[in-house]
Amino acid sequence: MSVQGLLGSLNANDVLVGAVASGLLAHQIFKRYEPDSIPAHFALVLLPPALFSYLLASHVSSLRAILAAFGTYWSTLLLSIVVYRLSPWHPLARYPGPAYLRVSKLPMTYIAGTGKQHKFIKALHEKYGDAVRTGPNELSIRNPEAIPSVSTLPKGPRWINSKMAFSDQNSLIGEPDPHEHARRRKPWNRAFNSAALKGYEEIIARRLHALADGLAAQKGEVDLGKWIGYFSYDFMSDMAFGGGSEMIKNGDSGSNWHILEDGMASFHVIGQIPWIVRYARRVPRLAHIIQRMVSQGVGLAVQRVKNGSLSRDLFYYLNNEDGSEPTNPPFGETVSNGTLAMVAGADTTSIALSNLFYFVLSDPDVYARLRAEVDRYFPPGEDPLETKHHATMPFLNAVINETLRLVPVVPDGSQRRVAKGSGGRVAGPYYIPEGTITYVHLYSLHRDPRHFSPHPESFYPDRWLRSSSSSSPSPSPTPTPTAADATHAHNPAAYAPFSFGPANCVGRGLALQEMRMLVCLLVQRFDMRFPDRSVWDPRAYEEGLEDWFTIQKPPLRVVMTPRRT
Ligand code: HEM
Repeated sequence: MSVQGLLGSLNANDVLVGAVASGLLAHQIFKRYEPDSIPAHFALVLLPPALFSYLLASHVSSLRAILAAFGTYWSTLLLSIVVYRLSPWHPLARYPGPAYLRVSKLPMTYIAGTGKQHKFIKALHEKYGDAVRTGPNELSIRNPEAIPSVSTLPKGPRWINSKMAFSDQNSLIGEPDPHEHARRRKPWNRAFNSAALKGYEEIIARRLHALADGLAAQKGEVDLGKWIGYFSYDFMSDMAFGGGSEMIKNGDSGSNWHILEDGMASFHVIGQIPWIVRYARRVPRLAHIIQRMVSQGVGLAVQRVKNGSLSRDLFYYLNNEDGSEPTNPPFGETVSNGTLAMVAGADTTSIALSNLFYFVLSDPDVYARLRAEVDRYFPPGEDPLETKHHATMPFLNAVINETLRLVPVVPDGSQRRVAKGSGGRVAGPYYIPEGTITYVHLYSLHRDPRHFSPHPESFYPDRWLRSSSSSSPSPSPTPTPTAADATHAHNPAAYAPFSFGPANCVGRGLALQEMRMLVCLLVQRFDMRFPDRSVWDPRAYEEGLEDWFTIQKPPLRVVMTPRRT
């Protein structure tokens, strides 16, 4: 019998059984191959029920045929997915987590859109333990023993989004192939070795002096976070493109911070369901956000390549102007590197610094001790930007560490995935099946009282002094042992604000250098305080911190008065 004859002989029940069988088959295909292209989605989601509608139409009216075929096919597909994800056969079945997250990532998209995902996941860990299923194929971990193993896994699928922002190039940060990642990381490593860092001091100092002068000219209250943002954007433009931004002088007239923050927010929300990226790119508003970011990077990179190397900035290394590689990188890679530097370097450091001043100014004792240390190392006439003391100033570094512990700028750490076909991965006490997306949730880990006590939820820089193995003498008095010491815990292995492993933050040294220089300069030059409580309650700042992949901050209102020397 011909195919046409066979199809013609089917009755309505046969067709519906076929729709059920196809729905089950489509689930198996989705599970096994995870197709993320639009044609594949079309072929698996729309084509089969359309065909079954056509076959049914010879038995019932067209409308009923469409409703019955689509209804049967889609409900079978959905039911099969839901039952499997909740079933004991699912590879992650042994891990606890709320049922709605085991079924779908859609609720997490909603939660991400509230800006409170960091608190939500922390609450999940408090309820369910150190390994929680936060999606059908996703595991959040709050156990430092898992870090060494997780850190060597390839990047997870959320990074596919970074392709959007980087002219369809995988950027270093989104490169899923470990070998290609290692190749692309080489110039970045050269750009951040200690000799190169030394060379950047002058660029940082120039921008910091401009910042301090700009703040002094404001005569009174400023949004300190915003001004630090201006500094970090101008500085990273210098580093990545040899200039091109003058925010300290002109303010954010080009809305560059909005471009960055919008880009980060869409990355965060869409990144919950990476295959949606293909569709999101077609949404005009989102496409516009990404396009703005890309053209900004392209414009600056074109200018910088044309100008050649004026100084040994970051671009000098990334564009192989130091001649270390036999060939120069393609232009697209250069643009993606420059844009990555802006995204990864400007936002992160300015958030950390803004948070630092919030915590320091909230506690008069901490502020007084920091100021005393800065004055001791840099008495009047000494240059606070002289870096030779910075790394060994105990209280300064304790304050920086504590800021990054309490509010890690990237609360999720960094998403990784156990490669399919790898046989899975053992990470500390866990076996993570292949195909699983996983991450160590830094916000939860950093506040875990088993690793940081006492006061895991408070700003308590002394924990870093008590536990310091530094041989440099501590000018701050070691706190007298109290009853709280019975619960003392300090586990450096549970502290990873710059992530970990071969793809950790390559800019860590630069970030710390910038932070130390900026804090020493502002503390030496200004008296700082919050406005009167009747005008502004500073707690609004901490309450307003939100998780949009990086932490985003509300205004930080500070009255700045030049210090009398
Ligand atoms: C306080 C400031 C900063 C924090 C907390 C921070 C944190 C992070 C984190 C958590 C990652 C993800 C690493 C991973 O995927 O495992 C990262 C990656 C990265 N960061 Fe930073 N960062 C900071 C400043 C900077 C600066 C100043 C730069 C300079 C350009 C920079 C450049 C990068 C780059 C290029 C990557 C990708 C590294 C790779 O994939 O190999 N970061 N950072």
